[in-house]
Amino acid sequence: MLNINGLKIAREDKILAYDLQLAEGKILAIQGVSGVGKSTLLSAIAGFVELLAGTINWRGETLNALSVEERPVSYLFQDHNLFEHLSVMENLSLGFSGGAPKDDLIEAARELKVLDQLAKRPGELSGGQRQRIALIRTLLRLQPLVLLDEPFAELDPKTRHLTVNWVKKTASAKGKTILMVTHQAEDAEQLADECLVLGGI
Ligand SMILES: Nc1ncnc2c1ncn2[C@@H]1O[C@H](COP(=O)(O)OP(=O)(O)OP(=O)(O)O)[C@@H](O)[C@H]1O
Repeated sequence: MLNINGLKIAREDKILAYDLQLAEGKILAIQGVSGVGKSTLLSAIAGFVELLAGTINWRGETLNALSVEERPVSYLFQDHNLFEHLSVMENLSLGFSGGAPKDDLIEAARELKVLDQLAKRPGELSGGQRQRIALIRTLLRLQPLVLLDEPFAELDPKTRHLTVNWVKKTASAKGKTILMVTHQAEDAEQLADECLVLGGI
């Protein structure tokens, strides 16, 4: 269970407040107008944001005092966080303690139609290809709690459908708990078990 209780964060002239519970293995879609604080919530769970109040609990233990590296979190940022000086395959292999699961990474790249891109640099890829590479790395890391910020924003409808189905299948096979920011009601409907609309509907 992820349990966020009385969380308060100061942003510019306002205070953002969050309360939510999400059972393990579930997928939550987070929606709401631009600037309402969707990305801030993910950043706070990942440990990048100073909290005014509240607790973030995972499996009954508070994450508040843990550093970013210590948290059980794999985070896909809006800008894909790929390193330009590394090949796509090297980027995929980052962040796996105990060695990257090369076969799984390659199988995922094949399923998401980016197998031909692995020897290139991220800068040589299209936005949608970069997005799929970052998504593969984020989902296949060992951390159980996965945070996705607009993971399908740059994909055409057909690729989006393929990728949404891959996330659904992979999350279920690996028992991931996912919080996903999306502006697309369709993604929420296809993928999410629950939906949280920040700032009201
Ligand atoms: N690093 C930061 N420092 C201070 N204020 C910030 C920071 N990042 C975002 N903000 C502000 O916090 C508020 C929430 O921003 P956030 O990015 O969480 O919104 P969002 O709902 O994800 O928006 P979008 O849909 O446009 O991505 C906004 O008013 C924004 O200007």
